[in-house]
Amino acid sequence: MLETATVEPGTPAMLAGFDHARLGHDHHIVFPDLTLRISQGERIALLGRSGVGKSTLLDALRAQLGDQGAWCPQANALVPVLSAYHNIYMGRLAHFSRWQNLINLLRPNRACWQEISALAETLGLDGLLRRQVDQLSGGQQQRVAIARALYQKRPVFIGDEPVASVDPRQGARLLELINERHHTCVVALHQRELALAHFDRIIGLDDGRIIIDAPAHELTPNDLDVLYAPD
Ligand SMILES: Nc1ncnc2c1ncn2[C@@H]1O[C@H](COP(=O)(O)OP(=O)(O)OP(=O)(O)O)[C@@H](O)[C@H]1O
Repeated sequence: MLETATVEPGTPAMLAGFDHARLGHDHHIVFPDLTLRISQGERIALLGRSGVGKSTLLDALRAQLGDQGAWCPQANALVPVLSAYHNIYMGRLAHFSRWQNLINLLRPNRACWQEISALAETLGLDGLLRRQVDQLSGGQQQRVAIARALYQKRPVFIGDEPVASVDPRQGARLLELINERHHTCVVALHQRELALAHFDRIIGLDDGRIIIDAPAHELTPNDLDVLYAPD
């Protein structure tokens, strides 16, 4: 359900939103009454305990955004028996013909290889493109998943814990890279310091509700403790 509020002149265009929406899975309602508006140019970090509904909300956003959204799922969504190159290439499968995709599977297209090599280099994956993904470390697999989303070249980056398996310094570098290439991002994270440092707006979820929705510069890590308090 999309909110149809009047947009004030000078207000960034709304990209996606929910107006008293019910979100969940089959018989399991995760958000019984969710109202949220996301505008162009926002960089949003979604925080909250495991199982609180971050992926559920990202899925609903993806459905609204369609081919505007570059999707970076958790690293285990890669195809393990294919090479890093082919997993990244899959980000743009729909852009090429079936015939081109088939040929590329056997013999990588030179232009695609060059573009993906350059992208892989910025992500510290040089030399690993031919390696099967299940022979990469967890952090390397995560960078392949990010590369695949960046290769989609879509306006909005939607990431489900894209830096969960890397150290904080590398996480910061990867988030910078994502921000450089995407004006608008919505990313689920567990690292609150990274959220405060790299995003403009923090949305904190708990118990089927948004309990924090504030500019990052107004919050401290302690303000986010409430999201992780034991039951
Ligand atoms: N396919 C599904 N069918 C039914 N319930 C589901 C399904 N996927 C998730 N859930 C439930 O919905 C709730 C929210 O799950 P979700 O995956 O959105 O949480 P999350 O915050 O992304 O968790 P995590 O940080 O562990 O990835 C959980 O209670 C989960 O068990």
